[in-house]
Amino acid sequence: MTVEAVPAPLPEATIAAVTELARAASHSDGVAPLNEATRLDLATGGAGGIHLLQYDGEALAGYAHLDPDGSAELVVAPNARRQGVGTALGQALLAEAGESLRIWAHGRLPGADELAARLGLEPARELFFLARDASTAVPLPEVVLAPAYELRTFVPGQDDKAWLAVNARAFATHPEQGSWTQADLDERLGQEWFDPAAFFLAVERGSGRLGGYHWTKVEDGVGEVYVVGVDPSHQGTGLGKALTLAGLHHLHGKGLDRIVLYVDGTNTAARRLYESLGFTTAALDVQYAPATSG
Ligand SMILES: CC(=O)SCCNC(=O)CCNC(=O)[C@H](O)C(C)(C)COP(=O)(O)OP(=O)(O)OC[C@H]1O[C@@H](n2cnc3c(N)ncnc32)[C@H](O)[C@@H]1OP(=O)(O)O
Ligand SMILES: N[C@@H](CS)C(=O)N[C@H]1[C@@H](O[C@@H]2[C@H](O)[C@H](O)[C@@H](O)[C@H](O)[C@H]2O)O[C@H](CO)[C@@H](O)[C@@H]1O
Repeated sequence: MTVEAVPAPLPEATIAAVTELARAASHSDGVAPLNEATRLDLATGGAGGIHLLQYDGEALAGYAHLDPDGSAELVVAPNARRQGVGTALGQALLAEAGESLRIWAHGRLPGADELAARLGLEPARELFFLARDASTAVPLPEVVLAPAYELRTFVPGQDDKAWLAVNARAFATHPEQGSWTQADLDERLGQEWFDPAAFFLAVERGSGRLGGYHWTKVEDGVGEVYVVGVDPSHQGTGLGKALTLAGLHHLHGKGLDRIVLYVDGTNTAARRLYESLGFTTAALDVQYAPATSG
C-alpha cells in the first residue's frame, strides 16, 4: 500500500470516498476525525491544503490532510486499523511538513499517543471541548450589558472589516483564529449553517465602534459558541460575559438543549467564563508536534 498525494480540488468520487471514511470513523469512534477547516478544504479546495490518500486495492484505507500552516489530520478506516496505514500516512505528513507538522487527535483516542510517539511527535496543544445541557445546568443569568454598548447582529458586507480587525486583535496570539482573512470569513458566511441573526455584536453607542462579538453556530441540531471575541481595549468590563449570555439565550431559545464550544487549554479567561456559565469538559483534542530535543 502506498500513500498518494492528490492536488486540490479532489475529484467528486474521491471527496465522496473520504466523506464516507470520515463518517464510518466518526460512527465507530464517537468523534469526528476531520475538523471544519479540512471539511471546507475538501468541499472547495480553496485553502491550498494537501490531500494524502492510501488505498488497499480499490478501498480507501486512510486519509490525511495537511494545511499550509502545518496543521494536519489523519484518519484510518475502522476496518483497516493496526495494519500500518496510520504510520505510513504520518510518515508522509512528516515528509511534507517537517518541523512545522501539527497533527490533531480529536478525542485523544486509544492509539493516538502511541502512533505519535512512533512518529517522534509529542503533545503540543490541548483543545477542550465543553458542553452545557440546559436540562441539567444552572439557569442562565440575564444579559447585563453596560449602557455604553448596544447589542445588534452582524450585517454581511457592512461589518466584515470591523469584525476582522477586532478578531485579529482579540486572537493575536491564537494559532489560527487571529489570522482569518476576508476569504476565511466569506467561506463561512456562505455555509448553510450561517445565520446573521445568530451573530451578535456589541457596539459602542455614539461611535458605533465594535467592542466585541459572539458568533453562534447550529450544526446537526447542536448549538455552538463558535467564537467569542472582545477587543483587548474593552476586556475585563463584563462584555464577554454579556455577549456569551446573549448567544446562549438565543440558542437555548431555539429549543437547543445542548450547547458546545472549543477552547484552548491555556485560555484561562475563557475557560473560567464558560465554567461560570455551566459548561463542563466533554472531551479533549490534542495536537502533536515533533518532539523538542532535550
Ligand atoms: C469559544 C471561544 O470563542 S473560546 C475563545 C474566547 N475568546 C478569546 O479567548 C479571545 C481573547 N479573549 C477575549 O476576547 C476575552 O478575554 C474573553 C472573551 C475571554 C473575556 O471577555 P471579557 O469581556 O474580558 O470578560 P468579562 O469581563 O465579561 O469577564 C467574564 C468572566 O470571564 C472570566 N475572566 C475574564 N477575564 C479573565 C482573566 N483575565 N483571568 C481570569 N478570568 C477572567 C471571569 O470569570 C470573569 O468573571 P468575573 O469578572 O466576574 O470574575
Ligand atoms: N472557539 C474557537 C475559536 S478560538 C475554537 O477554538 N475553534 C477551534 C475548533 O474549531 C472547531 C472545529 O473546526 C470543528 O470541527 C467545528 O465543527 C467547529 O465548529 C469549530 O469551532 O477546533 C479547531 C481544531 O480542530 C481549531 O482550529 C479551532 O481554532
